[in-house]
Amino acid sequence: MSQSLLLLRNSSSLWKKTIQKSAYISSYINKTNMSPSILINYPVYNLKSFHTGPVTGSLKAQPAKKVMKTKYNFEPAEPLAIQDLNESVLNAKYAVRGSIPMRAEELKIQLQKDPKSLPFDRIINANIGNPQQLNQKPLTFYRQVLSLVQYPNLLESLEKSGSTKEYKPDAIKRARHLLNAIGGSVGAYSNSQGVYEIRETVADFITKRDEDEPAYPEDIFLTAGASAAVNYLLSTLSRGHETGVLIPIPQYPLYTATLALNNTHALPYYLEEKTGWSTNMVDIEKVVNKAIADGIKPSVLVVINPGNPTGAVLSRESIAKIFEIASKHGIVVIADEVYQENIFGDVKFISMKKVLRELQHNHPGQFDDVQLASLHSTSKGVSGECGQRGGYMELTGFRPEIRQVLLKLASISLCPVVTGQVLIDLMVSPPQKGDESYEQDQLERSAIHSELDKRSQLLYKTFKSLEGIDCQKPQGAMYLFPNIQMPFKAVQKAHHLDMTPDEFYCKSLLEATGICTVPGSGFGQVNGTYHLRTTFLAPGEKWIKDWAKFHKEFFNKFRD
Ligand SMILES: Cc1ncc(COP(=O)(O)O)c(C=O)c1O
Repeated sequence: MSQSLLLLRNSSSLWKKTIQKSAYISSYINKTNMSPSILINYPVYNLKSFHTGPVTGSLKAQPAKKVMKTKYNFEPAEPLAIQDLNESVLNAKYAVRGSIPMRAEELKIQLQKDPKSLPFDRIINANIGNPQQLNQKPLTFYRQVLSLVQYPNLLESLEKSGSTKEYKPDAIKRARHLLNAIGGSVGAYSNSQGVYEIRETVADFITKRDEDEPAYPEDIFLTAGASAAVNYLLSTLSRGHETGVLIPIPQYPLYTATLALNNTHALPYYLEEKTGWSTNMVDIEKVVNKAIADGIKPSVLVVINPGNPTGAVLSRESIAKIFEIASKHGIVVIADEVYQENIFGDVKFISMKKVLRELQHNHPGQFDDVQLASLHSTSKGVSGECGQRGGYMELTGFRPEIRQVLLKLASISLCPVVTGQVLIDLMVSPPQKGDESYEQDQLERSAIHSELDKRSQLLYKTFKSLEGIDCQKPQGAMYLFPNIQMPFKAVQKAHHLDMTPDEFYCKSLLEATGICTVPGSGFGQVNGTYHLRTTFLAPGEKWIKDWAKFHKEFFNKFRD
């Protein structure tokens, strides 16, 4: 007879009880007054081992005398140790939520308990591109449509009663269209590649964006944010130590972390800081050739455009050069274009897909076999809907059997979040001229965009005015990546504290001002240089002044 072990723990004591039959469990529940809800997730017939956390609410463990006792004569095994875990998971690093943000969380709790205990009254999370955490308002049209697809009863009653101040007719029509396309409920799984009609909307958007270079719904995979797409692509294209993936340095650490998870080499190519973090093709060729000489197949080249953390935007010529290398060596290109809407001044974003099509037109045969995966997301731009996990990838030039493998991988996760898919539809097809919501939507979009533009300039100018900081002019994305020429005494102090100098600066900044940033070492930087990444999403200007004051004091303290 199979025996099941039930462990009940409360704050004062621990009982181990043996349960021999499922029927026994019900009688046990009755006899002990134990809340059955605790067992809901553990079907009785499956119950092999069951362990609760501290007992809360109505669950009261009863005296041991009511339970059958069995004597066991084995030594209980110890719980897992860290070395029992998957080494690849242990090796993965993700600085955006690393030691400085963790310290910021501790300080946040301290402030809640004792608001006067620190020299500031709030934490400013400049460590992550998470606009709505920093009070960016969601776009009204998005939330109107989302609320209606979430609650079809409201949609039906609005369809009967007509539009209201809150819901304009185009929001109602759009919600009905999407709900029909989805099949009636956002609570149901969709197709693993994403709802076909939404993929059609995405394809139309790409076609327009790329000046009539056609895109097709069959090439679009809707994903749970761009991160899921990166995951699918790198898991599929990595063959362990046989393969390498070219990544820009500095880079968004999702890439190095995913490569670590897949046990695959990261092949860094360095962006050139002094030329505005430009991409150096000679360096890329060298990295490719060295990898081949070392017996590593360079299988993928990652391009982040606009760059995170650099904010640099690639020119058409640079993109063309990247495809030259990709075509010559059969390297898949991942174009991470999640910041394509975050462009400042007179800079223009050109998609990699568009340049690839131009090359294919102009040089028949030379670029036909280039494989490109382009990514986009609802997390950035003026949408800022990071928590809703909307994204897509467009595949160009992949053989059908490879797309099938990617589809299989996507289907293991069943489907991308359906409300995230709805948001993708809204992002790529916002209200148009003549639609009732158009004007308000445009006002909201341009307010967010110009506010970000203004603040990026203010932060940039502040950095440029400070001793020992150099910073490239922001062209796009949501970040600045200033170079801090750390005074020697500060470097020594950091080493004494067993920190990297950039980590020491970020920690000192956090503890003096509440501004949470990420040390450049989390993104990669040339040895001996020190950077940090900050977003310019936090509203207001006071935090920028606080930073300048901190920086002057830091340099006064450690100046050589
Ligand atoms: C360059 C880049 N790619 C991908 C992502 C992940 O975006 P998502 O929220 O869509 O997964 C981010 C997030 O900050 C990013 O900066």
